[in-house]
Amino acid sequence: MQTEQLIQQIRTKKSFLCIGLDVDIKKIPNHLLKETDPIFEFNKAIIDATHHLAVAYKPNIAFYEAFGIKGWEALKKTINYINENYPELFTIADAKRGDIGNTSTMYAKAFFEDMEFDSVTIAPYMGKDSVEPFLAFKDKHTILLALTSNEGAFDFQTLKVGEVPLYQKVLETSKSYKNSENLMYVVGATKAEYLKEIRQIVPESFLLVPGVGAQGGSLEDVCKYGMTENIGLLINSSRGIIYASNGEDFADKAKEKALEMQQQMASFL
Ligand SMILES: O=C(O)c1cc(=O)[nH]c(=O)n1[C@@H]1O[C@H](COP(=O)(O)O)[C@@H](O)[C@H]1O
Repeated sequence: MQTEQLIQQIRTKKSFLCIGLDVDIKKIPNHLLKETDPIFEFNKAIIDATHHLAVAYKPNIAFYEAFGIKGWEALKKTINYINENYPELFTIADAKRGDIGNTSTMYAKAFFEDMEFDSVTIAPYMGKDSVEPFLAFKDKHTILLALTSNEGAFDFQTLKVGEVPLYQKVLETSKSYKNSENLMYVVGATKAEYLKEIRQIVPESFLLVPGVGAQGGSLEDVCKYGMTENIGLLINSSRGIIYASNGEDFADKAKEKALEMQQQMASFL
């Protein structure tokens, strides 16, 4: 998907909500467990109930890998369901990959060609030749971890490398990568106070911002410091939406939570 299509969708829906499909079999409603593929049935119900309020969906691959072949099948069925029924939606494989060049090419093929995701999250630690194989795919997006939402972000990401913190070096250096126009960045909502500086380095890039809701980040602060003329934000919520209820009404309750967030977002547009 081209970035312009994502921006158009955001303007039409007045939403820049990304719903995280971090599906834990222990947390999904009991009545779904009798289905052949409970994870897929859960995702399908959530997507059908919320697709008009969100612009992106982000399955976190760990939650599918943990179930082996069954998990991968549920993931494949979920991405196919979105692509066939709601092709306007932007899809993110939250896989946090990155390796030597030929291995990264295989990861890119897995998520862009076989799974047909629009984007994938990538760790920048191994540098240029680990990231560029993902950037080589036309109309696909590579979402580089810049400043993450967790406490451990302070272990390395904020340490100074020369004059600047490492996360700023990641942002600056990645701009020189081949096909860098296909880059987006992860910045945790819990680090909203860093967004002013981040926007000085990447004024236009889209930022995937997880960490509102369960992790305590503020949607208002993220919008205040991170929004650009073309919005430039995808704000993710996973647990706060998909586990709003674990009863038969789970999809309706997820819709209510998504609507609350969409309405809040609309007030910033
Ligand atoms: O790359 C991510 O999506 C990510 C980066 C980050 O810095 N923090 C973070 O929480 N995430 C992911 O975003 C989701 C957050 O989930 P909730 O806290 O339940 O909304 C999880 O899938 C995390 O793996």
